[in-house]
Amino acid sequence: MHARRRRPAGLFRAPARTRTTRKEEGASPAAARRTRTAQHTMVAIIGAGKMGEALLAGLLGTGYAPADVLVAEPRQERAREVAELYGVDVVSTREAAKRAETVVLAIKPQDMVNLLDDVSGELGSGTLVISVAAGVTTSTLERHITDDAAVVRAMPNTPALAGTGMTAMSGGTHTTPEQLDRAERLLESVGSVVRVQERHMDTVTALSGSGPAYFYFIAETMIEAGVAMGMPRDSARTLVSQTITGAATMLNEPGNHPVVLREAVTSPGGTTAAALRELERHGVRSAFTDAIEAAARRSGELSGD
Ligand SMILES: NC(=O)C1=CN([C@@H]2O[C@H](COP(=O)(O)OP(=O)(O)OC[C@H]3O[C@@H](n4cnc5c(N)ncnc54)[C@H](O)[C@@H]3O)[C@@H](O)[C@H]2O)C=CC1
Ligand SMILES: O=C(O)[C@@H]1CCC=N1
Repeated sequence: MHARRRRPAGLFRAPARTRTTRKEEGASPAAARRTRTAQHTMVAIIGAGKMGEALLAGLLGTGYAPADVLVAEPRQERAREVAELYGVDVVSTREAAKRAETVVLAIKPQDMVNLLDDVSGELGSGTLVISVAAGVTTSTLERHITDDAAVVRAMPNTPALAGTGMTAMSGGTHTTPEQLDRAERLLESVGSVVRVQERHMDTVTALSGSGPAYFYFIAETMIEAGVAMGMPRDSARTLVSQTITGAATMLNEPGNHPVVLREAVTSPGGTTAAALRELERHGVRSAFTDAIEAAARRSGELSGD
């Protein structure tokens, strides 16, 4: 994949379609910035960190024009980087809250209450507020906007950047079915969406929100094991990442169950059985269970309630 513009200092590489579309269409960056699409309402992303960028890149890669999206980001260097890379306008947090019909809050949970208290006066009465912050409940959002605010608590994950995200969402007390549909459509532009009861959102956060990190951790460990046994790093990386992709594809087939899939790999007296015995001996299963419970507990602590 070749970048035409400077790559951001952040972790992510935007999909090629996001970066090149405007130039390939022959539009000047300024013209592209002014041209809004007919089907999308104005979206503001407040907080252009890792998740904000993943959502921004995902939206732009799936039909949103730069003119449909405003970004608010107080770190100046980061704001410049995002404006340059994606062609979006970066404005103040209050201006973003005022101008957008849908406001996505992608700041740290610990900063949420201060931010809401700062922008609540700018939000229009019909504005839909979607928070992706871990733990922060819809009741916290409502309390710090207005009691009848339309809010959605969503938990995406970073593969949103590549359009393969997994998001779970639940609405607040006053969110209408149309507003839930609007939130779902927006989040669907960066991957799959499920609606869940809010009482499950801490578990969602521990499973799919933090989940990519667990797989990267496993990938890193497997690659290093291959390198330790003499395999060139690039080859080990290719083997491991395609194995994860292949396993995910199999798991996604309807009717396939992880236990059955694992048994199919485990030949009697063979290599997989030897490996799995070591994983069980080291308590990897209970380590994962404890880790996921810890993540859910931490999400609960960040509620703001
Ligand atoms: N990183 C991930 O995989 C996921 C993160 N989340 C949630 O997304 C939120 C952001 O997380 P990250 O992107 O990882 O953190 P981050 O620290 O990379 O990004 C937060 C961004 O918000 C900006 N910010 C702070 N105050 C602001 C304000 N008043 N107005 C506008 N921008 C402001 C910061 O400068 C920073 O760029 C968190 O609430 C997290 O729980 C949710 C799902 C997955
Ligand atoms: O680590 C975190 O708190 C965020 C929420 C889910 C993934 N990253």
